[in-house]
Amino acid sequence: MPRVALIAHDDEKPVIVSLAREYESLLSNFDLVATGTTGERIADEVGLAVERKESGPIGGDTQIGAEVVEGDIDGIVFLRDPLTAQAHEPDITALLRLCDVHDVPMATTRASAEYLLDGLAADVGEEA
Ligand SMILES: O=C(CO)COP(=O)(O)O
Repeated sequence: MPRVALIAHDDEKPVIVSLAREYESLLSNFDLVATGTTGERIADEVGLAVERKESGPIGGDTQIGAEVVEGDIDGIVFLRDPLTAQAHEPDITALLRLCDVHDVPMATTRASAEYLLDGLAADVGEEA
């Protein structure tokens, strides 16, 4: 079962909730992990089971980065707010970098997230 991380900055949380709702049946077959508040929103508003790390600003991105290093993450949807500076920008940059280093697919827009999730689901289908 693919392990997928879901992360969104505050302005993008409605987008990731709407994406999770649209992709609910597909995502219910994935092992989901999320930063704290994103995971809470998805669990509460969509009803999906999500493992929750700390909130991004206090280390959640870094916890997910550690899983990338361990080879545990198959894909990440990370909807960043492109218009607001984040206090934990170094953590965000580190997560992007680790995905580059370990060739983990990361989608940073809703449109690319749809391709990523469809692609992971197709991989599962081929393995079956
Ligand atoms: O800040 C984040 C990612 O950089 C997201 O954290 P939350 O999901 O806890 O809001």
